[in-house]
Amino acid sequence: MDASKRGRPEAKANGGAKKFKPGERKESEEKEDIAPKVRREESLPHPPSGSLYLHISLTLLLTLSSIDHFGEIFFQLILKVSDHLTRYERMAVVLMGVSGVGKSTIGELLAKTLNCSFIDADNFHPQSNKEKMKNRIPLSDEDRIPWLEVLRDLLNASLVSGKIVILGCSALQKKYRDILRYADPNFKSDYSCEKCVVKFVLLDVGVELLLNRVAKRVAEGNHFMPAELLQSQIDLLEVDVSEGIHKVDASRSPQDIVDEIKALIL
Ligand SMILES: Nc1ncnc2c1ncn2[C@@H]1O[C@H](COP(=O)(O)OP(=O)(O)O)[C@@H](O)[C@H]1O
Ligand SMILES: O=C(O)[C@H](O)[C@@H](O)[C@H](O)[C@H](O)COP(=O)(O)O
Repeated sequence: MDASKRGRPEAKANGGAKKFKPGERKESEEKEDIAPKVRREESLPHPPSGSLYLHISLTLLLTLSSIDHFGEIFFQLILKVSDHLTRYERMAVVLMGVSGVGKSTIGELLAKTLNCSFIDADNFHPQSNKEKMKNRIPLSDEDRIPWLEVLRDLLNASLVSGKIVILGCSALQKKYRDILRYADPNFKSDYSCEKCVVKFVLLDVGVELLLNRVAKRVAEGNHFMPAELLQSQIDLLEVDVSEGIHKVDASRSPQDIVDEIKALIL
């Protein structure tokens, strides 16, 4: 399929969608240039692939099968370890939410913890998008879709090479997240992929704290996003309860947040 078309959202009614405002609990729960930069942490190797573990397991089984039922017990143990380790493979974790929730802060820390790449979606906005935001004009679908398609292709490249990757991206609406979901080679429009490897974690912070964080960041000259645009993002944030998105209280310390995300996704 034409890569530029793949993952374009259909115009869909968002039936059943539930809106979460920042701080609300779930019931059940500048760079001036356009050139994209992907920060990589490649100092440590990734865990070996599942097939290698399977191979080791089978070899051990053959070796130990001659020693009564000890071999069978040991084989089960190896399978459990293999299952745990292979869950680190081929996964894209999208840290989502409105401006200031901590996508960059938490994304960098999480990626460091997992020895994987972190992609900050902000670095992939074309200059025209940044100018709009600087001028207090919210982005439109036409502004966001090509940006999301670039991010989808980056995630896809990581996934097909068997890597884990973290993306910090607002992904405020289901139609935007659906574009990113197509990074998963197994994702189908009817959501039938059995083991979807693009996972979303919604970082949640109350409005007052958010405003403080964003205003401080702008005052320090560290970001193009003005606090005045925050409300437009809060209004747009929509999470369908059926999407199975993890929601995390991101008003805590970065380490606590990272620990919770690790426990949720690994
Ligand atoms: N858990 C946290 N505790 C304290 N300050 C935080 C936390 N997360 C982010 N911040 C601060 O809030 C501001 C916005 O964080 P950032 O990671 O840039 O958010 P986002 O990428 O979602 O816009 C930054 O100044 C950052 O240092
Ligand atoms: O979809 C959008 O309207 C933008 O991508 C927006 O969501 C993003 O928030 C800005 O780029 C600010 O960046 P931070 O979210 O990192 O503050």
